[in-house]
This record gives sequence, C-alpha cells and structure tokens, in this order.
Amino acid sequence: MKTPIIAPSILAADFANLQNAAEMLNESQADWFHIDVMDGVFVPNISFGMPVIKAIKKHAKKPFDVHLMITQPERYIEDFKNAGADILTVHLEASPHLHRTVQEIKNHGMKAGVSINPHTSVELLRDILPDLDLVLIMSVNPGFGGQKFIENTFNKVRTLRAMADELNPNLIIEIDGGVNDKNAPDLVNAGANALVAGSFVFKSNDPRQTIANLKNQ
Ligand SMILES: O=C(CO)[C@H](O)[C@H](O)COP(=O)(O)O
Ligand SMILES: [Fe+2]
Repeated sequence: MKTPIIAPSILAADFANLQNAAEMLNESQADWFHIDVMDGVFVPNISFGMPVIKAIKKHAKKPFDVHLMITQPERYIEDFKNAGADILTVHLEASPHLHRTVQEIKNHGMKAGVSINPHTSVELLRDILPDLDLVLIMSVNPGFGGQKFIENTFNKVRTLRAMADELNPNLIIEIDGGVNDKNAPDLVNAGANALVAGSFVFKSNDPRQTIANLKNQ
C-alpha cells in the first residue's frame, strides 16, 4: 500500500499549548500541519485567524496545509500567504469564481486546493480538476472536530481518483473528518493519498505514536 501524507489538525490540540503541539508535530512522522480556519458564517463555528497561524509558524518545521471554511476566501489570499500558508484550500461552495481564486492562490506561490462538502458531487470538480494541486473531500460536515466519518466518502474517493487518472494524475486527494486507524487503510486503497486527523491524534495517549501508526498502516 502507498504511504499517505499525514496532516494532523491542530483544531484538536490544546490551544493554550500550541507551541507544544508544534514541537510534537515537528518530531513526529507528520508531513503537514492541517490548519482549520472557520468564520462562523460558512460554518457554524469560529476557530482562529492569521495572528494564531503566524504564532504557530514560528515553531513549525513542516508545510502549512490551510483549510479555509470561510465565505469569499478570495478576499484573504495574500493575508494567508503572509501568515505562512503553503497549501491553501477553499470550498467550492464558498467561492463563486473558483477558477479565478485558484489562479490567484497559485500566483501567490502556494499550492491550490478545493474542498467539497459531503453533499457536493465530485462531478462538479471536473472542469477545474486540471488546475488543482489538491482536492479535500470532507468526510464530515465542516465546522467541528470529533464527528463521525460519513461512509459514502469511499465512493467519492473512488470516483474522483478515476477522474484524476484521466485529467490530473498527480492530484492529491485529501480526506478530512473522522479519520482513524480503521478507515485509513480503506481510504488509501480507494485512492486517497493525504489524511487529516484531529481528534484521533490529539486525544490519543501518545499522539506521536498514533501519527506513526496512521502513516505506516
Ligand atoms: O475541517 C475540519 C472540521 O471542519 C477538521 O479538519 C476535521 O474535523 C478534523 O477533525 P477530526 O479528525 O476530529 O474529525
Ligand atoms: Fe480541515
């Protein structure tokens, strides 16, 4: 089985000890830091913004995979670049001029990702797929950590990987929400090559070991 990229979500870390979380991730087999930004409008929760991302960046030695759950994310592309984003992912449902937004992200020197909610068909990505570095399939409804994985995600991953084989063979397919050691191997077999894990990592007794287990299933 191919080894997936592991992107632990700091949404599930202790916000009073983010330096500790960053140092743990630096020493672990994690590939990216997954950073969830929520605006209280696109999703019914508010997380944190640029000042917190900048503060974590000072202690981080790995790329920042920033997942924007905000309306009209095109307003803040430069700000997230300046805050430390390496990969910037916007929601298809939140950005009416997605093609322009994706080009703007790339023009700012970041990798461009598009995320889709559980109700959104992967077919809607067909025309933009050749322009993308990454698709983030939400396997829970966005807004909160610790939710139950939605099983239909497997079908979406298989369909998207078949589309990508034709249109964009290097596409990274990332899964976000309710990922654990039970569903991770099946997700990779279905065609996913990046896994976000928040609660499963940070609520475990040994987060570093949990990351290693996800990476080397
Ligand atoms: O984007 C997200 C929520 O909207 C988070 O990345 C996701 O929920 C990860 O948390 P968990 O692994 O606990 O489900
Ligand atoms: Fe996320």
